[in-house]
Amino acid sequence: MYYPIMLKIKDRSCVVIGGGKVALRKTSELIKCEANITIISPEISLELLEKCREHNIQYIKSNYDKKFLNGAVLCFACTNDYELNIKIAQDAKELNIAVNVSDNGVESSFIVPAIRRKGDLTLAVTGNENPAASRYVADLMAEQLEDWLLEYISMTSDIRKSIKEKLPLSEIRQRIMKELFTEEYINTAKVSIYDAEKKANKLLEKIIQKACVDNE
Ligand SMILES: C[C@@]1(CC(=O)O)c2cc3[nH]c(cc4nc(cc5[nH]c(cc(n2)[C@H]1CCC(=O)O)[C@@](C)(CC(=O)O)[C@@H]5CCC(=O)O)C(CC(=O)O)=C4CCC(=O)O)c(CCC(=O)O)c3CC(=O)O
Ligand SMILES: NC(=O)C1=CN([C@@H]2O[C@H](COP(=O)(O)OP(=O)(O)OC[C@H]3O[C@@H](n4cnc5c(N)ncnc54)[C@H](O)[C@@H]3O)[C@@H](O)[C@H]2O)C=CC1
Repeated sequence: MYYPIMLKIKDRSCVVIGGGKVALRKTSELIKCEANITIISPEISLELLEKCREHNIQYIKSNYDKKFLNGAVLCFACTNDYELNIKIAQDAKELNIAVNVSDNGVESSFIVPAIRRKGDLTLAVTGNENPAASRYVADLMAEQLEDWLLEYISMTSDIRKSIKEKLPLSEIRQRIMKELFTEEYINTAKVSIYDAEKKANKLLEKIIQKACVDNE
């Protein structure tokens, strides 16, 4: 069983070994997360080279060597050499670096799920080492996320931020946030975000007023 987490890797050193199709896919997600990326490969695809130029990625035209892993937090073994990928995994583990091996789930310390980003949401799906299933389900779920729901989520995130500053009592904040995700609010948002926002503001006023009265 895998333990799913969302990593913050902005400005952290991530090393991708290999310069082919799989390296391109892994690198593309790392770029979105603003990681500090280094690619090690004797050859590199044009598309990946283009990304290196666009995104200030360090490309080292070389065969793999353990020294390239120094200081990395994540490492991706994406070469087309099965034995080498296992060696990279062993080196990384010795250095306490989390490693993903693109042709070997067993040697990996983490696997990469199918990722879809929509609005404030990030979906990550794994089919237990069945990537075609992961891709299918991730697409299916992403399609369900309609614009009105994404807008509503963004609005409620703003509300959550503002009440975190204004309301010291966590139980009251919890009550508000739970209420905003009941059928009643969701159904209103589906018809009109404007009405949902008005309704949410009324709820906030009511609860904040009551909290003030109770405090007196
Ligand atoms: C274990 C894992 C390790 C890892 O983390 O890389 C792994 C391993 C392997 N993949 C293989 C093949 C393919 N992988 C894809 C695609 C994706 N693979 C991804 C993840 C993972 N792949 C991890 C498991 C995660 C999970 O199951 O949830 C995705 C989700 C994420 C990403 O890679 O970015 C991305 C979809 C991206 C998206 O749509 O979002 C396709 C389809 C395609 O390329 O079009 C094929 C060809 C079809 C097929 O074989 O199914 C092979 C055999 C290689 C060979 O035969 O040579 C192995 C090795 C093995 O199985 O032992
Ligand atoms: N996890 C996944 O999503 C998938 C994994 N795979 C597996 O991933 C691996 C890579 O696949 P592709 O990117 O399609 O292969 P590819 O052939 O496009 O790229 C392989 C890259 O590895 C580089 N390489 C070879 N020897 C090297 C060395 N000594 N040091 C550094 N780099 C070296 C090559 O120069 C090339 O850039 C394969 O083993 C394949 O079976 C394939 C499809 C999907």
